[in-house]
Amino acid sequence: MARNLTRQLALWSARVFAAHPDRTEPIYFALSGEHPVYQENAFLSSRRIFSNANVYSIHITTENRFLRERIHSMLQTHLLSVLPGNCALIQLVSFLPNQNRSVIPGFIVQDFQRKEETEIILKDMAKINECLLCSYKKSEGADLWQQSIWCATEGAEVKGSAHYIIPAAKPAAHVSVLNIDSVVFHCFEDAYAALQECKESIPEAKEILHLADQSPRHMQRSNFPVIVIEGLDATGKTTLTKSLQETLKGTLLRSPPPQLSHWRDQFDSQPAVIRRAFYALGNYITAAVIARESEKAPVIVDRYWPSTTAYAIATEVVGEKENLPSLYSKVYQWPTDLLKPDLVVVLMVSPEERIRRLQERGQVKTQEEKELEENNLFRERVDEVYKRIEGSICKIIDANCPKEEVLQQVLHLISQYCRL
Ligand SMILES: Nc1ncnc2c1ncn2[C@@H]1O[C@H](COP(=O)(O)OP(=O)(O)O)[C@@H](O)[C@H]1O
Ligand SMILES: Cc1cn([C@H]2C[C@H](O)[C@@H](COP(=O)(O)OP(=O)(O)O)O2)c(=O)[nH]c1=O
Repeated sequence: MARNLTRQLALWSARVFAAHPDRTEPIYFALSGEHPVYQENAFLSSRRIFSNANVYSIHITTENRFLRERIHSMLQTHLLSVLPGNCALIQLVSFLPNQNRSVIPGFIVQDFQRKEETEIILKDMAKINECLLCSYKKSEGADLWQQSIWCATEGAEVKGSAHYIIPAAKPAAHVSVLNIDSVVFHCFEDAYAALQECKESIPEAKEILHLADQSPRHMQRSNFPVIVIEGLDATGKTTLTKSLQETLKGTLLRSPPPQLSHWRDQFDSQPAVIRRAFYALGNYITAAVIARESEKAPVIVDRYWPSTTAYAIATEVVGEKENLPSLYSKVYQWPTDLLKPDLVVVLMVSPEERIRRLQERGQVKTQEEKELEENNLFRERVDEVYKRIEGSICKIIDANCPKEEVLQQVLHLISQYCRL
């Protein structure tokens, strides 16, 4: 049996499972080797999943983060097309409470017609993708269910794996937070390793790794100040950075740097771990240019590490900003091996003003309008991460005012925090 699978099975019964049958709160359940005491109310939610159907779950156990996301999205498309009618697919994640990187994604399959072919399809699919398949059986008499594990690589049921399903409490930290280390990189080596994991399937990754290899490392800013401008789209970064460049007679840079621009669409459509590693390495490549340019003139940078972190976290975490990693989490700390600017200015505008500016640019997408509510939450999460990064070098300003006023506010901050 593969080593990672043996390890995961050893801890399997300690896992908590979160099923998302619809857009409401997930249903949490856990496993017990002992016959539980049945209480109707406590078991109501698991009845929603397990009664009236043959139920299976499929778990993507590979430890390669890139493959895990790829298999997950591929399985979803494939299952929806090959499973017999009257089957329902429910998103499922399992995790070890409070253990980072313990999240295993997967699905629950409910077969309301109880067809034999469903099990055959699932067993084949689990075998091809080296996934773990579980089946759920009702125990005699009571409204209790048992989970048994089918190990595809072994082609057999794992002996002694049957466990009762018991209700579990909602975890203190949101599940998505347990996976945050996969998308927020704390050093160059972590981001580099993530791209290496996928270089055989995505040849462009080799080119990014090559560019990163060629960039000098551990660079420091030089004589002139380095000022980073941050904020959501349409908050006025381009407008402000141009004015600053003119006023300070500075050099304007952006992250990702121009030599990565033509790969951006390609990496934006990859699994999150790869997309975020691309942006993270982009920062290290930009850092080398910042160091060089700050020998000659002030440097203004349009987006940098705070964007990488804010967008990675806000995309990974779902729902309210309360679900974000806690205030004191390491994810909000500047990586010690990445050039730090003198000042980061985050532009914040009200949602109404931002929409007005987007409309002026002709950029409020129909899809965006349709998902306005989720977009509002996303915007709130991005701004909240910026606030949590805020500290000695990171300042938030109200950018709802006219362009000239925004510029004056920022020049004032520069005079306070930078040596010109
Ligand atoms: N302070 C401001 N007040 C009003 N409109 C602004 C202001 N700053 C920028 N804009 C306008 O808002 C739009 C988005 O600005 P832009 O600088 O392109 O934002 P970003 O680079 O953050 O996406 C542009 O049409 C710009 O002219
Ligand atoms: C720099 C950066 C941008 N992004 C996202 C933020 C934006 O939604 C998107 C486009 O950024 P950008 O090209 O800077 O657009 P704009 O000038 O309109 O702000 O890319 C990341 O997700 N991570 C990053 O590290």
